[in-house]
Amino acid sequence: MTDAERQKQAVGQAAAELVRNGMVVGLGTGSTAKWFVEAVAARKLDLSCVPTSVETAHLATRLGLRLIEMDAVERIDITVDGADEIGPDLALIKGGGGALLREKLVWAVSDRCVVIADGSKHVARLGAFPLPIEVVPFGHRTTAARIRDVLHASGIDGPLRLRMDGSVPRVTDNGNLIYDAQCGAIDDPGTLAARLKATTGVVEHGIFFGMATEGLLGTDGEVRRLTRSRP
Ligand SMILES: O=C(CO)[C@H](O)[C@H](O)COP(=O)(O)O
Repeated sequence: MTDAERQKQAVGQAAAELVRNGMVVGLGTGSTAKWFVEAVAARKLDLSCVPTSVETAHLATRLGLRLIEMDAVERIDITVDGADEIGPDLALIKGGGGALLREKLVWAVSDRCVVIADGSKHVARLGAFPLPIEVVPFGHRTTAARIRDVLHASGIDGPLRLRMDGSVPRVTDNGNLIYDAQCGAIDDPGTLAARLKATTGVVEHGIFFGMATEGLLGTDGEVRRLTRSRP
């Protein structure tokens, strides 16, 4: 196992210890969240779980976790999920795995949102990882043109690429498409998030700003707890 994988395992297991019997739990998506799902299933607690993707739903079902519909709950006690970048004040880029929309819907109703990651994901400034933006398929090229304008207005000139699966566009669990924006550096994630959200045709973007309540970061030999300085 690589060092990074060991760190993912450690943070997944540490996060599983935060879960209590009877809780409603949001299950994240990706290779780090997978460690959490496995560790929480191994605890054999009585839980109701809301998965953030079809992939995670399959994994959780295979491991014997009880799934419930998102609309069957008003609040989720705790959600644990990975990230592609963790910046200052727990601002995140998510969606590398394409599950950003369901992830954000689940995070939005969670009392506790715990982001887990190996140490390589911790950055001084967001933006090296391409920012995923989910758009409706109808007229997506015209939406992409509006996204480019928004990025330019934020001083970002990097390429914007339609995510592909080989020769065809990648379709999300929600039937949408994803554009990845090479931002380089995102100086003001809150403003960019608001501008993207207001763009016609954009369903959601991968900036998770002010959403994570805490983080668990893998380092060599220990799990470091990250907190937010602003509420
Ligand atoms: O946001 C995500 C999926 O949409 C993932 O949490 C993110 O891509 C991190 O994945 P991994 O743990 O495999 O590095």
